Amino acid sequence: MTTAHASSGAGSNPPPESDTVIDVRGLRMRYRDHEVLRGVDFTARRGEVLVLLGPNGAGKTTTIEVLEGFRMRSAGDVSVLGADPARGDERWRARLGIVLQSWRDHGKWRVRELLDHLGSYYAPYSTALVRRPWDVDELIAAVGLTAQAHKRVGTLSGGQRRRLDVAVGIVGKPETLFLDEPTAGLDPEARNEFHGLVRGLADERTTVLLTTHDLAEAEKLADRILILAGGRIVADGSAEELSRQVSGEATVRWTRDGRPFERATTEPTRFVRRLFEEHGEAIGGLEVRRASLEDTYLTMVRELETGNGPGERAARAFEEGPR
Ligand SMILES: Nc1ncnc2c1ncn2[C@@H]1O[C@H](COP(=O)(O)OP(=O)(O)OP(=O)(O)O)[C@@H](O)[C@H]1O
Repeated sequence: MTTAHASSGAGSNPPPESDTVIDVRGLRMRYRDHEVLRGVDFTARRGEVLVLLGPNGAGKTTTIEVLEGFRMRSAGDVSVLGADPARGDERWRARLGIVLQSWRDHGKWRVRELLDHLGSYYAPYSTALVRRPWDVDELIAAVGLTAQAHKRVGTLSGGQRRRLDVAVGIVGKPETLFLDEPTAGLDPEARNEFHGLVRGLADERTTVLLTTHDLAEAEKLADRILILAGGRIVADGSAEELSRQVSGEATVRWTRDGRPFERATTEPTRFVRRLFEEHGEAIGGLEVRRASLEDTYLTMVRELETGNGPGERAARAFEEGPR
């Protein structure tokens, strides 16, 4: 195994000028003869929200576990908050927040007691900039568990349990937060509140890396979307950038004199300008639509699986292009 930033030492702070919080290069992971990750590359900056998408079994959890220091990689250079996760010490770990895919423990504890107890571990890692842990009642309110604060963990519903998982993940005011399918089982209101919570954390410069299978959620939350397929990151960008990679065309729809029209164009802005120059006020119901993230994702993954088509070409172009 090679290591990045070997001289920086586990638990050390990244250099002050460095805005890169996660740096992954050539990450490989093999389980016996099954090579799951075949050279994963990406970076994340402070305060960015990255959403990792990919089919079941693509290696998202594996990637996150390597970054958390829970799993030893087979090869590659990985740095999180300036340290190699394989050697991260307690001080380094205190700066991370982790929400695992499933976590079933502490059933007899009451919600507030548990968070208060777990939070106490972080107090020695308080700094002038980051006061740790999070105030327990504020935290409970932020995840929407005030009414359940004195209930036993074992009696919570699935969604309430997931909210608690998130609270456990952030009680130490992490600088980097890893969430593996955090919204699985949450109702739409809880999901929406969770999105607000993540954006709030990012506004306070927390870097967030999360996995989900909910593409609408990815589009809403992500500063950048990463698609992991075939053991590599095959796309990295905003939902709009990804959509452009798969199809350069947008669909423009409008009505004129009550009649509907539709046109596919690579230059929607110029086309719409011309439309108004020619027909002015007669144009109604204007709509410009690029491929949705769902269209883009399905096209990319399908074409990668079959090994042809523009999605495959886009992925290759991405791999070959400048980072
Ligand atoms: N401890 C392990 N030993 C052997 N194989 C494993 C182990 N953990 C994961 N795998 C295999 O590695 C592959 C990637 O698994 P991983 O859980 O990382 O995928 P994922 O993208 O998170 O999937 P999902 O979307 O279903 O959660 C799968 O084929 C899985 O069976």
